[in-house]
Order: sequence, then structure tokens, then C-alpha cells
Amino acid sequence: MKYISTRGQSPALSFTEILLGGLAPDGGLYLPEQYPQLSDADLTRLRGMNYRDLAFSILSLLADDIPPADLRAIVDKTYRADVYAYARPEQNAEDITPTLKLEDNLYLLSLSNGPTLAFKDMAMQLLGNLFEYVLAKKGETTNILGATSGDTGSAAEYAMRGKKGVKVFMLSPHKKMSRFQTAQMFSLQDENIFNIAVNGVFDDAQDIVKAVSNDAAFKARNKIGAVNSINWARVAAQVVYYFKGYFAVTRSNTEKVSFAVPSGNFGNVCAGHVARMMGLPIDKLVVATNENDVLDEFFKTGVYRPRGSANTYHTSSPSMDISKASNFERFVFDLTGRDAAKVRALWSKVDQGGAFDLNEDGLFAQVADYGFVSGSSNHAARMQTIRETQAKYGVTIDTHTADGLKVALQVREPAIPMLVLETALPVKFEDAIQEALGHKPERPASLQGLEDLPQRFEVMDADVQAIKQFIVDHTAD
Ligand SMILES: Cc1ncc(COP(=O)(O)O)c(C=O)c1O
Ligand SMILES: N[C@@H](CCOP(=O)(O)O)C(=O)O
Repeated sequence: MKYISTRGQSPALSFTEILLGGLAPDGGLYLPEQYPQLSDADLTRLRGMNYRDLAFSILSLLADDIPPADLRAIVDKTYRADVYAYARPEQNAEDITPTLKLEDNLYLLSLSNGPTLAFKDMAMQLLGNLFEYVLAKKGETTNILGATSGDTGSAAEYAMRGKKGVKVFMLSPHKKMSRFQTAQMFSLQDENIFNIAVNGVFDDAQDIVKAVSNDAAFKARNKIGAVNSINWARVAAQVVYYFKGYFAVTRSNTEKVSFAVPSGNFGNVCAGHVARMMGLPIDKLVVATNENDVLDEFFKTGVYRPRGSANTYHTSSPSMDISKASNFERFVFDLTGRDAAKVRALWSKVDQGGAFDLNEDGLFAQVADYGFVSGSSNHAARMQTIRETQAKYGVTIDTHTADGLKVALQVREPAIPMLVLETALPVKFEDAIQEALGHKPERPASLQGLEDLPQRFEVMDADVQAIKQFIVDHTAD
């Protein structure tokens, strides 16, 4: 299996060759040259597997240059009940991503039972172990540069803290994450972790990561690695739980299900798209946004119009305060029939601050063939959904999951099971839950007092040169 760039001007490489990096050298994103195809017999074989067996079966199709015994060991070390231990009392932590039935044909797919209480742990714990394995094999080190709106950062730092040969430089939007998210990251005192709070929004931080990734000489000299979902391995790891969710709520491969995905950078739902392209019987992929509704606008109109920092709102589902959805390029590459020249032309407009309209050449008409539908939410709807979910099902959900559920309820078809991806646990957004329910969500004993711990972070402007210098200063031997 080789990986190619959406911009078509980089050499095709294997999984381990692209593992540590982010963007391809031509500025594009990697995708498999061809998606592996699963037959009905394959699906029957996968049905009933536990998470580890399923993850190994699917990842061995995508990471086929890792010897099977090594991949097996990495997967077994990653997907353990004691790592994904925050399952609800009525759930079995051994399931790793258990489903929670709300009513007939309506489920939560619990993805946030890992160490940092967000779905990012599902991929990031694997990346931590994969990075360690590949770096040891190559005798190399890496300096990870990442951007976070609240969850990628802590998931990456918990996965990489104390790992030999790895330093993490994590950019976050200053004062725009929840108190819990901020404390989760900034209270880490590990010497290999550097938190940089950037004056700006998440997109400013993500732009810096991309600018550094596009500077080939700096990237090579300073061994820059990536853990954002521009890194293919993040998406690959997330493909697995779409299969797990599908098998959990169906009895035969003739049944279809839909997934509602709270979306920002389009990484999570892109993994659903990949699962569908591999042959998983998915009916709809529901893209749910918050007030930052660039993706909803696209799926409704065909116009992709990323917004600038001034028009990116700070909301009560802050991890989705994103206006430039990195992984959207992966989908558009498939939509154009993998026409890299077309993708280059579209993104040359985006990279200059512009927009594009896929109605112009008839491409938008084909979007429905990929199962995408969309909707958006806002603060009032989020509060109401949290209240109604508590009242009707006795389940507390976080603000991002509430956006997903709100849109799912609008678009679902009664006969088709709908799985709403639970992308974070409510305790991460205590103030919003307090506002919605009049009381705080339950907090595990191990996380009491998190916000009172001493914090270590730098505040910097969104200045690429200054960030590069910071990395150089903190990696000199
Ligand atoms: C809690 C939460 N929900 C949803 C999202 C959106 O996921 P994606 O960026 O993969 O679309 C994120 C972060 O991106 C998140 O942290
Ligand atoms: N929501 C994310 C931001 C997007 O990051 P990605 O790594 O998934 O691209 C966050 O919480 O940091």
C-alpha cells in the first residue's frame, strides 16, 4: 500500500514513511493510492471481533509495512480497558468504544473514555506507541509541532509525555479553551512538553503548523513531526471505530447505519468517509457544526468559504471553533475523481484567503453519492439538547456531542440506526453543563482539583518566525 498526495506532486510513500510527518512536501494530504475493499465475507469475518482484533485487522490493511507481529503488539498495548477506563458504569470498558442506546435506532458511540476524555485519545494513544516503535527502529528523534482547540493538545501530550526521543510543542488559542482543557494541558510538568498559548484562534495556530511543515529545510533540520489530523495515521486509527459501531447495532451486512459527527477540522468524519469507501454499509454521514458553520454551508450550497480569524466565533463547543477544515481536502480529492490538478487549483484560491464553488463544474451534484448531509447548532440549541437528553434518557452529554445529537435528530430516518459520536465527556465543559442543567457534571476522583495545579505555558503572538525560533532554542542539545 502506497500513499499519494492530494496535490499530486509528491512521491508515493509507505505508511511508516509518512507516519511522523504531516503535510506531503507539495502541501497536500496523504491518502491511500486505493482504498482497501472489504467484501461481504470480510465484513462477516470482522463482525463479532473485539476492538483489538478489529483494529489489528483494519490497520494491517492500511499500515502494511509494519510486520504483523509488531503491529499486533502495538495494537494490544494501545486498546486496553485500563487505558479507556472512563466508561459509564453501565458500559463495559473492554468494548473500548461501547455504544449507549438512547432509544430505538438512536445510540451514542462512546469514544471519549480514554485518558483525556475526548475521542482524540482513540488515535493519539496509538500514535504514541507507533512513534516510539518507528523512532526506535530508525534510531531517530522527533520534535512534534501541533495545534489544538482544546482536545488534540492534551491527547497528544498524554500520549507522548515521557516518550524517549520525542518533544511536543503545542500551540493553543490563548484563553479560548475551557478551564478543564487548559488545566489538563498546562499542568503537565514533563520536560519534553512545551505549551504555547497563541494570541489568536485555532486556525492561526493551525496555519503556523502548516507553514512550518511547508518549510522543507526547517522541517528536516529540526525533525518536525505532526500529530494533528493532517497526519494520515490519525485518520486511519479513527476508521476502526466506525466498524465497531456498525457491528454493535446491526445483525447482518445488508443493514445500513448512519453516523452523526460533531465536526470542525473534518478529521473524524473523514475517517467515516474512508470506512464507507472501504465498503462499510453507511447510509448517511451527518456533518454537525457549531456556529462556525463553514462545512454546513458547503454541504448545503456547494460553496466552500473558509472564514478569517475575526469571523471565527468563540462558542460553548470551543473545540469545534474552526473555520478552515484541513481534512476537507481529502474528501474533495475523492469527489473530483482524484484530480490533483483540480485540487491544486481549488486550494490555491483557499490558500489566498478565497473560496470556491463546486456547482460551477457540476461536482456538487455528486456529493450526495457519498452520503453526506449536514446541519449546524448554536448555544441555545446546545443547552436545550443537553437538558432534553438528561430529562429523557438520564444521560449527560457534552456540548460537542449535543451539537451532533441536535443535527442527528433533525435528519435521521426512523428505520435506520443513527449513531451519534460522543466526542468528549461533559466534565471537560463544566461551566456549560452547569448553565444547561443547573449543576456540575460528575467528576472522577482522579480529576478532582485539576484546575488548582500549577500551570506551565508561554504566551506568544501568531508569528511563524518566533515559533520556529522557540523550537530551535528548546531543542538545542
Ligand atoms: C470534542 C470535539 N468534538 C468534535 C471535534 C471535531 O472533530 P474534527 O476536527 O475531527 O472534525 C473536535 C476537534 O476537532 C473535538 O475536540
Ligand atoms: N478539535 C481539535 C482541533 C483539530 O485538531 P485535529 O488534530 O483533529 O486536526 C482540538 O481539540 O484540538
